[in-house]
Amino acid sequence: MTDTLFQPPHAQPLTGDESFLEATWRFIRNPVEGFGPLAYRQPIVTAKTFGQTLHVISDPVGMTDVLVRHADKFTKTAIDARILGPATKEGLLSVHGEQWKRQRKAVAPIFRKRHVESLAPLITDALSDFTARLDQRSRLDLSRAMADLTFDVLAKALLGGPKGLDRTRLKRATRAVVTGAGTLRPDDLLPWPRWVPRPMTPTGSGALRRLKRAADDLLAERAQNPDDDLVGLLIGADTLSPRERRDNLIGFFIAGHETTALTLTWALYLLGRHRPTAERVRNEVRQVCGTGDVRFDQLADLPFTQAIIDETMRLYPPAPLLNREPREVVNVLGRTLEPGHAVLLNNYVMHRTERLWDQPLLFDPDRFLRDPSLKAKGAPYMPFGAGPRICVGAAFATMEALMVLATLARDFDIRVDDNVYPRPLMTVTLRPEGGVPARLERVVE
Ligand code: HEM
Repeated sequence: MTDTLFQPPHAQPLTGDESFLEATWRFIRNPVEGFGPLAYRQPIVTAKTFGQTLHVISDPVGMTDVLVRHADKFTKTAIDARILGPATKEGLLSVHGEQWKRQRKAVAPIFRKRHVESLAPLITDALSDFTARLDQRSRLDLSRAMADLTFDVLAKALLGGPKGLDRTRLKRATRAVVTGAGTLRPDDLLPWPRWVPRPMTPTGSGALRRLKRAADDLLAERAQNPDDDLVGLLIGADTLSPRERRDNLIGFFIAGHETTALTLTWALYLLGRHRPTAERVRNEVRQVCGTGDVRFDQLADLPFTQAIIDETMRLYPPAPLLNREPREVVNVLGRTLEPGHAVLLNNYVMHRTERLWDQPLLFDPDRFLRDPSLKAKGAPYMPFGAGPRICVGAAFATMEALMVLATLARDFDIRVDDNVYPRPLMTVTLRPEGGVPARLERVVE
């Protein structure tokens, strides 16, 4: 089996021979290319850059210490606040302490398993609109198409029906903010003091204004016509201030569609480049779901399709680096982490180091079937983070990714040319540089 496995694009690590300036420049240009052999060989690497102590952790024990065991001794950093701040300053993604606890409790009901399951038919609706459009135009850029699809899913699933919702306006503004505010820029990683604002591009700040207005309009309209979707829930949550409601709504739009879109983009790319695997997925889905809609209750019977999603998020974790800052002195992996130090939790390297994985650079979805413990707590696989701040949308994202991948792989031939080999580029999330041109042609038997 091994000789048929495919090695998809990998961010070229540093060799260790670069000068300090060159290594820093590589890190700033594309953070996932800014780590050398030490980060791949050691659980923790400590360095001093521009006078600031930086700990890079790429090990499940260290990650569990920071995210779970000592979670209350860390905060998210100024870097996160600077990038996301203008868009979601008072939302779950950015707040801390009691404010975070109160907000997490307020939004929890929408992400409960039962409620998430009930949203599956809305994913089916968005998916059938999408595949109907594909029949008219099979050539596409997977990144853009998946971002469109996951946005539509989110709009339907979280915002309910189209009442009072100018979806095109909201989509345009969200995309502009995601590509503007949600893009890492060189100055984000430099240790400026916390109060230095992140200047947005004129396009970004205009889009942010439009997004805030669209979110305010939506909340106002729904206050008159309540429903039991996310907006209804946010309006009904009397523990949230109006600003918190708006920033959470925007936060869900930003966090909730780009990440799932990237998982699907990379997964379809991998299937498009490895036909035997695409055939296996198609056969599995046909056997379990026949030719009808892929239903929520069938998803547990699609282990190979699930393994594609798992292996995709191992190779291309949509959130490749998480940031933390100690609030007090903490010992992690034998190092002393202190307030003022920066801590980078390196999912990208942890998911790809030979120290923890067998043949880590190969696309081998079966590894998750051979060894289910790879997804257990404490395993070197944390695409959704861990501990109290673990992704609140993980169950929703997994359901959506599985339904979309199963449907598209069963009903379409995914064709990606051999010379399409996109570099993984970190811009907060891990995107394929230049997109992924592909053809999706309906399978005719
Ligand atoms: C494949 C898709 C997704 C991935 C890989 C992903 C990844 C993550 C990760 C790693 C974190 C933790 C960040 C940290 O600890 O610093 C996180 C948090 C979060 N995610 Fe996701 N996410 C995905 C989809 C979603 C969706 C669909 C939603 C909402 C609809 C969402 C909303 C959030 C929110 C609100 C937080 C902050 C939670 C908190 O701090 O309590 N995510 N996500």
